Amino acid sequence: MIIKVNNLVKRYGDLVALDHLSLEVKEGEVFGLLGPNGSGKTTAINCILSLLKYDKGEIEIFGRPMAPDAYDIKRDIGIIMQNVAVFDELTVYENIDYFCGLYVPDKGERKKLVESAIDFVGLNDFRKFYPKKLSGGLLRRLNIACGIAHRPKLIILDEPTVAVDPQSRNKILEGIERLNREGATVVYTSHYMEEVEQICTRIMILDKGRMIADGTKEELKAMITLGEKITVETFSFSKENLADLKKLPNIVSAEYRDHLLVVKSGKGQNNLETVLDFLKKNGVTFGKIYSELPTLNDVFLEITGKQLRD
Ligand SMILES: Nc1ncnc2c1ncn2[C@@H]1O[C@H](COP(=O)(O)OP(=O)(O)OP(=O)(O)O)[C@@H](O)[C@H]1O
Repeated sequence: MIIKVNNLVKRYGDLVALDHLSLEVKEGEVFGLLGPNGSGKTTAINCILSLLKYDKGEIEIFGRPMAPDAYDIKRDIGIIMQNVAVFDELTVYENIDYFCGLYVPDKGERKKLVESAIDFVGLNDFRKFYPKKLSGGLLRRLNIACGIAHRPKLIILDEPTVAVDPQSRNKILEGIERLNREGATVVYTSHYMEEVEQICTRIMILDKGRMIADGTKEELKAMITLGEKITVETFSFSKENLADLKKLPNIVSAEYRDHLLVVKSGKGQNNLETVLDFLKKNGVTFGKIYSELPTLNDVFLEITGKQLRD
């Protein structure tokens, strides 16, 4: 096991930021911690890394107890936190070299690692730039290069794509997948469900410091009753139509607003057919019609009654 957290409790005064949180991250996983702002993701990461004291619980990394002075464990971890932490007076190259040098004293070996990290995040054209001259996205990439240059076994990234342009965002996500393919275990926190779905092999959903679900994206979606959301653009749908539609088999809910009929169906094969048949039989004319599978937001909504994003 790469990370094992057992019954972690963290309070800030009266606020319980982590409420008996337990989690395990296995070797080779890209483990996603997904939750809305304030759900406790950063607090969990800071406790796991012993950067923050906690009230209760046990944390092991690489099978050993984690502690603030566990330098042998920390050497094998790459940390990329939300706030970019680089030196303004050092260039891109010098920054990466500095952080890599904390773990790799040999200059020759370090040169290769720094070059490879620069290449990895695509900062070749910017190696002599000072951080102040970099855009937000490039700065994030520099932050990542500083965290991964020493080739850690475990890489922890806390919301690395917040306020990042789409090009840098894709580069970052592709990079994480590549690091994982090359052998690193990854922990990734985000409140963007699309990112977590794209790169994570297992996802834990947090709300108010508590785990509300844990599994692969397929397992999480299988936990809820919603199987399919069908949207129909129509200008003529009466209250009677809506009441009749709701009586059909496997319909979880139906709403008609602003010329859009939204039908939520349970799991099953023939939901779209059922809705189409109904529209035809009742002489309802319609424009676009499309069906969507549940998202992780639907999982969050069904379990907590709230949207993942405010
Ligand atoms: N130093 C602190 N003192 C008091 N309360 C705090 C402190 N840090 C965080 N909190 C509170 O603890 C809860 C969890 O915050 P945390 O930053 O861990 O959440 P998060 O999921 O990482 O959110 P975000 O995505 O906004 O960073 C929130 O209610 C937050 O307001």
